[in-house]
Amino acid sequence: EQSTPPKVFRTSLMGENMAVMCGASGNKFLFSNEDKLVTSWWPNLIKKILYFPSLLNDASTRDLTKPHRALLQFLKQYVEIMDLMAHKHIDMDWAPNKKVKVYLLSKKYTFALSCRLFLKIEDSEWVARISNDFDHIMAGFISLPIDIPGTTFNRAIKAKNILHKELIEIIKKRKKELTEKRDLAAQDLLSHMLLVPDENGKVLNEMEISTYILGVLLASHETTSTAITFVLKYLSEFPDVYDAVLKEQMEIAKSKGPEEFLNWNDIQNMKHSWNVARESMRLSPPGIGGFREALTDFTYEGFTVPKGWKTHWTVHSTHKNPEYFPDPEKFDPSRFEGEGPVPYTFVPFGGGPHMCHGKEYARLELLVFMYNVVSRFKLEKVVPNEKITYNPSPIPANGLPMRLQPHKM
Ligand code: HEM
Repeated sequence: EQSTPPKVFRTSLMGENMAVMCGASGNKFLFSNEDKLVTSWWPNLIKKILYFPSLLNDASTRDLTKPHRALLQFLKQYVEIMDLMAHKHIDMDWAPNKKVKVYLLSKKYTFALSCRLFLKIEDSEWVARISNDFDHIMAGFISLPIDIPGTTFNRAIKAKNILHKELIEIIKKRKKELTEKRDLAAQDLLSHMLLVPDENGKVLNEMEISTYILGVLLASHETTSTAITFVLKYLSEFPDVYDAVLKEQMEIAKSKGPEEFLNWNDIQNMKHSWNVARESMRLSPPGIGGFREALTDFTYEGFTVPKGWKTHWTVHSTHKNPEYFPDPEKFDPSRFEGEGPVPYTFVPFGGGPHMCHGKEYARLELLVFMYNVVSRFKLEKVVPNEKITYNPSPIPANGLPMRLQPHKM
């Protein structure tokens, strides 16, 4: 007999007292009590690596965790650039008939795309060099905070300093260009942050912009590539799932002229593909959950959480719970048809005011990439029962080696 999972339990994580909230009711409680009982909280290790001491504890850091209007403003226009870049990357690195490591190439692609869309940078050498610094930062997030030369943490801090220096240089250069020629049509995040004030009527200063952009580059770095990797993994494992996605994508492909790019409307027609992507994120969520801090003492399910304690919600307490997802290990995209899952049970992007700001961006990125792969290629996984490791995001142990075979015309 299955035991009922606890609704809340106490633990110690990263040196903090932590109340872990479980199930749909735990998620609902945290997501709907934002700024009443709880507020956003990031582990100190992450703050130390991400922020400069002058920005830590500063009220302005709060603004840096708010979604910037500029991030969402150009989503519709991004579809075309995403399509162009996906096509280019696949032709350059992935196909045809090569044995490729999906995990590494997805990371290369998603990072190049972020650099293009957030910073308007296309120089692949710069992107490769910077990507290496990002890997050091990501490693720092799960390291011991010992700041002496040679440690993972120390490398992360150094990488952050290099990145900020590079970003500030780019910001200064872009500022100069924009003063000479106010390019209001510029569609990258950086130009817009420099030109257009945010909701509070404020244009952030260079350091704040650099920190914000570093934040979104990091937030999008491994999450979207992990999502792409696992969608391709499941597509290669389940021929019927692949066939249904192929059918939908071919209808879209057939409606296009030879040089015509995908557009926003095409994305709205990828309903089944999105169900497949969501089922993939249910079973292999790229992010594990999030943290909050108690603003005041409160009681939840008979458990008192004192002010200052941290709380944690996790995707794993609902995504594989048979109460919400019958036969939870089964890959079944039809779960998302009709009404779909019960609210607060499918939470790969979190919920409430701090729900992932990049959710729509990630949806476009995933669907455009699925289109470019599936409408052109069949997928053959090379290693049959590849192990998955967790860091804590899932990673295929061999990097998911695969062959993309062109469809026979
Ligand atoms: C499949 C891809 C992605 C997944 C699964 C994902 C997941 C998440 C999760 C679980 C959170 C924590 C939410 C919470 O604590 O309630 C989060 C926060 C965040 N994500 Fe994403 N994310 C993805 C892609 C992106 C992208 C592409 C961007 C930027 C363009 C982004 C930007 C952010 C930001 C800025 C936050 C902090 C939100 C806040 O604290 O207010 N994410 N994401």
